[in-house]
Amino acid sequence: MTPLNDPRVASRPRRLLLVLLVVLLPALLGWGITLVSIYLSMQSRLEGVVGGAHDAVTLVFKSADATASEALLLVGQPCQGKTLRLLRELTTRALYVRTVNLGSGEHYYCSSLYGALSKETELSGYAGGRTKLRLGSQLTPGGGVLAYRALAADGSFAVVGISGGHLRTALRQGGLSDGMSLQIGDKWMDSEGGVHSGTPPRSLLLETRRQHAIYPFTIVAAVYWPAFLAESRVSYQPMLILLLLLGSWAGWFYYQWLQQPRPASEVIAAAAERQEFIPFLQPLFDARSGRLMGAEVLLRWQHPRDGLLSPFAFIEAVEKSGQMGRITRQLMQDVTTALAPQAARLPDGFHLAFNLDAGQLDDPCLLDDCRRLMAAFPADKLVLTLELTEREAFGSDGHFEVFSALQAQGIQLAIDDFGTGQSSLAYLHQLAIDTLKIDRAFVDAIGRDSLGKVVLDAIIALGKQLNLKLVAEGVETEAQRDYLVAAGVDFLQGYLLARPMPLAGFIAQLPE
Ligand SMILES: Nc1nc2c(ncn2[C@@H]2O[C@H](COP(=O)(O)O[C@H]3[C@@H](O)[C@H](n4cnc5c(=O)[nH]c(N)nc54)O[C@@H]3COP(=O)(O)O)[C@@H](O)[C@H]2O)c(=O)[nH]1
Repeated sequence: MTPLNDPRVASRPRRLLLVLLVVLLPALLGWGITLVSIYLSMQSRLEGVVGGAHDAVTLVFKSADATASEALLLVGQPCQGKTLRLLRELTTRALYVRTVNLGSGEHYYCSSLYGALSKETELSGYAGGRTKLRLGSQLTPGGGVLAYRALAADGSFAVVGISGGHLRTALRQGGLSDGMSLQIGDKWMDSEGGVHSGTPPRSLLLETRRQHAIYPFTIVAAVYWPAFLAESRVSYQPMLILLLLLGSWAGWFYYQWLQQPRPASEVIAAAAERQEFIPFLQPLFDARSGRLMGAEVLLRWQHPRDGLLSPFAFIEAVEKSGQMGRITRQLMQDVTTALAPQAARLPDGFHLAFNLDAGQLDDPCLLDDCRRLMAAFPADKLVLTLELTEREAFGSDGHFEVFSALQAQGIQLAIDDFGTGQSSLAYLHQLAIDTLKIDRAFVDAIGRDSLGKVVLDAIIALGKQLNLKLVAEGVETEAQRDYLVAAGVDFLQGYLLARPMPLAGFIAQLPE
């Protein structure tokens, strides 16, 4: 498993969390839509409910008002005989009215229920001087009572009592049982008929009020969260199962998709963006003197989870992704930044080699990238070499032009892994190649494989004939080194002499 085969989301808990979200998403959206639609429908329903309750309570007040006005005509007459009869007639005739009392000063003196009496009465607390809500009396335990008063100019009065049951029915007639209330003065009645001091609790969700233009009462219709959620639950339940099934189906597809590897080009672009591709340098030594003469820049992927990765694990995918140019540019910049300040510690004519794939020859920025790198070093300090593997298809007309332009800038060209491809030897001449890098397989043949050694000897002879510099790579033993030195190879590279190392390590071993 390489980073290129990683699922789109590498962490399993994260994958499961994402899938869970997808499973729940339709259900959550459905619930949200249900809440909004219930809110809107309740909002419009509330207007109607308030209007209905307002009209119904108005009827009660009208009846009380008419009865109290009629009763006021009887005030001052003795509470007996005809007066009492008329008073009782009023209570039976008038809709809603339960009792009518007559009084003057601070006392009732006549009651439709009890006849003549002398009972002190509370004169204050009448909203608009006319009406007030009272807690239930002995006759109406558990329910409130509405008192409606008509006043004569001399201070005498008639008070009509109306059972809270009528008000409760009026409040409930809109079909909204909770949240309806009737405010009169400093008291309010709930939809169960209970009377409370103060004002009904405010609702932050939905609330509508309607105050009567003439009578001193206000209808309040409010929707509170528990009722709202209960209603939404009832409407939503049938949909929930369907939406969960839909979500599970989508979640299954999403899980399959998350399991698939991300496209390699995407992974590589992200890694390049995070600057995870770094240069390693493998020193190159003069074969005869054994002195450090250069270095080959080799790509590594410093992966945050898998550590340092060799190009074999990803180079093919990088080349296919078309992002090799961008990555080589980054390598050139990193090497320049680290090495240019140390130029004085490098030998003159230091060979710095970068690998290129054939596709990069079409990159219009290549020449500028090389120029920029060379300009960062003092003149004659650096010999920049571009290594092209023989296996790559190059040699088109366009490539010849690129080679000429590069060489005009003093940039050298090397054929990498020479001997492993099947290209015509003619292009060595046509392309004015400077260096042949003998493939490791032939170096490995020294002392082991006589046929391989024959090819090695032939490559060395060819290089000398064509006046090319020869680099032997993969030198692992002293016997190989001695043979190559004796055969006249110019430069040696291999684990025997030095392994590829990070930039900092390479700089650390330079002479001061
Ligand atoms: N287009 C680009 N190709 C690149 C770049 N960087 C590297 N490469 C190519 O990837 C291949 C693998 O490279 P790597 O794993 O870095 O191997 C190099 C050396 O580590 C290895 N080597 C050197 N000495 C020895 C040795 O003594 N023994 C041994 N077994 N291996 C050794 O050889 C590789 C160098 O190869 P070469 O480039 O042919 O000189 C490889 O094909 C690289 O070319 C890049 O930036 N761009």
